[in-house]
This record gives sequence, structure tokens and C-alpha cells, in this order.
Amino acid sequence: METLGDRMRLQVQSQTNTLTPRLEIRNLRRRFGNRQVVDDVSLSLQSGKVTCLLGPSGCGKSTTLRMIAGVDMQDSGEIYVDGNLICDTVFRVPPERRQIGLMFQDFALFPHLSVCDNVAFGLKGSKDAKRARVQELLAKVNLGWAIDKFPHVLSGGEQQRIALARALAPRPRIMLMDEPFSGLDNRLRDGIRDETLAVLKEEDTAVLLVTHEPEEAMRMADDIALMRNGRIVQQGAPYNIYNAPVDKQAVAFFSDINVIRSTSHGALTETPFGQFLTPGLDDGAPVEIVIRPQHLKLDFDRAGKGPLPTASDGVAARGIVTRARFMGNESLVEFQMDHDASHLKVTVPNVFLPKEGTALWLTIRRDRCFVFPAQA
Ligand SMILES: Nc1ncnc2c1ncn2[C@@H]1O[C@H](COP(=O)(O)OP(=O)(O)OP(=O)(O)O)[C@@H](O)[C@H]1O
Repeated sequence: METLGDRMRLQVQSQTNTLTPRLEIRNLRRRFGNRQVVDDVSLSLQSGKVTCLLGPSGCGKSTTLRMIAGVDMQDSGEIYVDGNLICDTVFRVPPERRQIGLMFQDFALFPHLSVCDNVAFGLKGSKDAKRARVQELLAKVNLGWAIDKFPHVLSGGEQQRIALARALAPRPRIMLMDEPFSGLDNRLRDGIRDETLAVLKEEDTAVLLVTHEPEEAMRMADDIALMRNGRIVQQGAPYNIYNAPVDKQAVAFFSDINVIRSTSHGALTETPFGQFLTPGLDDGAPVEIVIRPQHLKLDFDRAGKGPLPTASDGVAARGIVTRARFMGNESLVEFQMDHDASHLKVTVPNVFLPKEGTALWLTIRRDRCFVFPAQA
């Protein structure tokens, strides 16, 4: 008979199982020559979730992926799958036994094999069982009709979906994707991204997607790990990464930015747009207030006066239009500010194209400002 102790043990066990990451990397490091390309990277992936490793070109994303796949070897650090060590500096499970699927930009299918044979390539078992799995996957990517075709008769987008089916066929526990959509033209990309995401979720695969495109990460990720110079500088849900960035570069990675420079005194800084708190900063410490162009507001000049100050928008400062351009969904208006001749950019929905030399008043949405100590 099951005792209370057994039940509690089972409960603890099942909780542990749900908490154990599908993939965990701890303190991974890799150096090429005298350059530390991956510097103490730790990450956890959960089943059915997409984590995006997002960062500029050359920051070490692909090197991290290659170590996880087992095609490159870390200098130090460990890799675990379902809590089991698969690689440290002494022990190493070979790539083909890691149950990790790979999908790269250069996803080349085998041209001499049919779609069926391409997708079945990594499968074991009887011919019928393989064909059944191929049919199941092709149905998921809406390409059931192509099973007996050859790759060259398919479009780029269709080939990409076949590559996804091929990578998923052996039911990998983890899928590593390195810029898999960057070879596709813009019109196809969104649809294929969404479809890929749906299939990966359905298969409950843990996904690590490498990209240098913030829009792609925002669109696909449950979790974003922002990487810079070999390190993960911030990790979290897309909403948090966008709205609570760790530093100026993290804001700038997602959008254009404006920087208002000032100095801290008594844990406050005075700017032409009002005061801001600067907790923890020494007197005289330089401060940067960072704000995205869509979070400034414009108002007309009424005989040298602008709008009255408000708690949400602070004080208005006057600027002179230096340029205004229509961008499609919005207009971009650039200013030279009266108070210090600095330049600020403002985006306004639809068409708003004031003439060069027009005086306008700018306010900033205080809840959308990020205050950082100035970086050297
Ligand atoms: N085998 C190697 N030998 C020497 N240097 C290498 C090697 N592999 C990568 N690097 C260097 O390490 C740095 C990081 O490369 P990596 O491919 O990981 O960057 P990435 O973030 O994926 O960039 P991208 O988005 O351009 O692919 C680059 O400067 C690259 O030149």
C-alpha cells in the first residue's frame, strides 16, 4: 500500500522533474588565441520553450551553440541534459548521442534524395515506421504533398520547412537553431517563423535560437538571453528585457535612442525636462537618461511658451526642427535643443512633417525613461 511518505516522495520527485531544465550550461568558457570569445556563460532551457541568444555579430553566440552541439569543446564549464552531465573538460558524450537537433541558415537538403528520404535520414526502424513519422511531420509543416518530390522543385521556404521536419524527425530533446530564417526573403519569413514555432511547441522541444535580430527574438522567444562580448548581460522575458534594460546598450539594441546627459547631486539630477532620482550615485557622477524616440511628445510653441509641467511628462523643453522625414507608419522629426544644442529624435504616428526651423516643445514620458550612470 502507498504510504504518506511514498506519496510525498513522489510529489517531491515530480516537482524536481518539472524544475530540472532540459538543457543547462554552467560557466562555459572558450578562448581563441588571446580572445575570450565565450566568457562564463550559464543558461537553462525548458521543454516547449524558446530561448533566444541575442547579440551583435561576433559576440560568441554560434561558438556557444557549437559547444552545446558537441562540435567544439569548451575550455571550462559543464553541459547537462535533463540533469545529467553530458560534457565537461574530462567527460564528453559525442555529438550524435546528445539527442540534439540542429538547424542552421545553410540548411542544405541532400539534393539526390527525395523529401521522404531527406526527412527520414536520421531515423532508425522499419521502412513503414520511418515513412509514418515522415508523413506525420510533413503534415505538421503543411507539405504532405511533397513527400516524393526532390528538393530542387521546392521553393526556399518549402525547403526550410523540410529542413525543420528533418531536424525534428528523430524527436530531439533540444533544438539548436543558428539564424535559421536569415536566408529567407522578408515576405516568407514571418509565416515560416510562426509555423516553425507552432511545430516546435507541439513537439515539446526545448529550443535555443541564435539571432542578431531583436525583432526575431521578440517575435519568437519565451526568454531572451542578451549576449555581448562573450557574456550574457541580461536574461528574461521579452517584455522585461525591453522595458527594464540593464544599460544603455541594452536599450539601443532594440531601438533608436536619445541620451540626455546630466550630473547627480544629492541622489537627484536636474535636467531641462525636470528632475530624476539617481539613487546610489555620488555627487558629481555623470548620468545618462535614455529614452526611445516614440516616448517623447511634441507640442506647439505659443508665443515662446510650451505646455505646463505635469507629473507624468515633466517639464517641456524647446527645440528647433532640423529635419523631418516620413517613414511609412510614422514620421521621424529631429531637433536641436535650445538649452544645450544637443540633438533629439522624436517619432510621431502617421504624417507630421514640420518645416526645418520650426520651434516646438518636447516633453518626455517619465515612466519610459531609463536613468543610468554614464558609461566611459
Ligand atoms: N575556430 C575559431 N578560431 C578563431 N576564432 C574564432 C573561431 N570561431 C569563432 N571565432 C571568432 O570568435 C568570435 C565569435 O564568433 P561567433 O561565430 O561565436 O559569433 P556570433 O555571435 O555567432 O556572430 P555572428 O552573428 O556573426 O555569427 C568571432 O570574432 C570569430 O571570428
